[in-house]
Amino acid sequence: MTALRLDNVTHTFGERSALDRLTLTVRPGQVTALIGLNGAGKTTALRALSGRLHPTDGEATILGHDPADLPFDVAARFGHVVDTPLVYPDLTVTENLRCAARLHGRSRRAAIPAASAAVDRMGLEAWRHARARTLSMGNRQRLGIACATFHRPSAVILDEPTSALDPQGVVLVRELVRGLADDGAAVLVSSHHLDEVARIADEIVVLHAGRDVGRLEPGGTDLEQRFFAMVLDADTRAAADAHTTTPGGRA
Ligand SMILES: Nc1ncnc2c1ncn2[C@@H]1O[C@H](COP(=O)(O)OP(=O)(O)OP(=O)(O)O)[C@@H](O)[C@H]1O
Repeated sequence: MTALRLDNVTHTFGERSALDRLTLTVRPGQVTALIGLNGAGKTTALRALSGRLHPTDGEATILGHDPADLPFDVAARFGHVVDTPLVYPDLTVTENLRCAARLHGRSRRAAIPAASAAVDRMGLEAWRHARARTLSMGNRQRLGIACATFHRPSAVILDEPTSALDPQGVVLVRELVRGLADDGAAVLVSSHHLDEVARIADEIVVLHAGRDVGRLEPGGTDLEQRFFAMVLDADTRAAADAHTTTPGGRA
């Protein structure tokens, strides 16, 4: 069963193509990483898959449903952080986590220890009474990820989950992501950090200029070199295609 799926998804912003016929599937228990240069289309793909953007063409599904119209019981099995962490700025760290617990069906009494455990799990002990709006970017990112994954969802989308994190936060998120997948979740993450994704991903999809240009073997060596070779090859092929389709460009 495919838990997360993009099927031939294309998206354009005016004249600008952001995604070009992208097809991607993530199965339960699998971590897939989307990597690519700035502007490659990673966030657009994750926004299309999380229902935050309606693609120009193609189809996205979460656990078999349209992301923009998830039935309640399916939405309850989905967690995501795309664009900005979804936290209430005027609530404290603990209050945000209790809120997440309550939204996912915990009783008022059960939410208290559950939130406290999440604070410890994400290394937020020193900030448990701080309002979310006063947190550093990295701590807000930790809190957003904790809230989005509080309910151990079956399908998870995280856009650059370690972008603002210190080395301790990177390790915490790595363990969280692997733990979710080991419990059977399908996880899709985007990142620029090849070494980091190599540690957590089962599959690495290289996106370039909105297109899937290949896969990198997470266990392989010279990941960076292979990434750049793939990108260069895609550019060379695109330039050759443009040459043959331009009037007067044919040999
Ligand atoms: N709201 C928007 N309006 C117009 N163009 C956009 C918009 N959002 C993204 N784009 C364009 O779509 C393309 C893909 O952007 P996207 O944000 O998906 O890339 P990305 O791979 O996530 O980049 P980064 O690594 O820098 O976050 C880029 O050319 C970008 O300029």
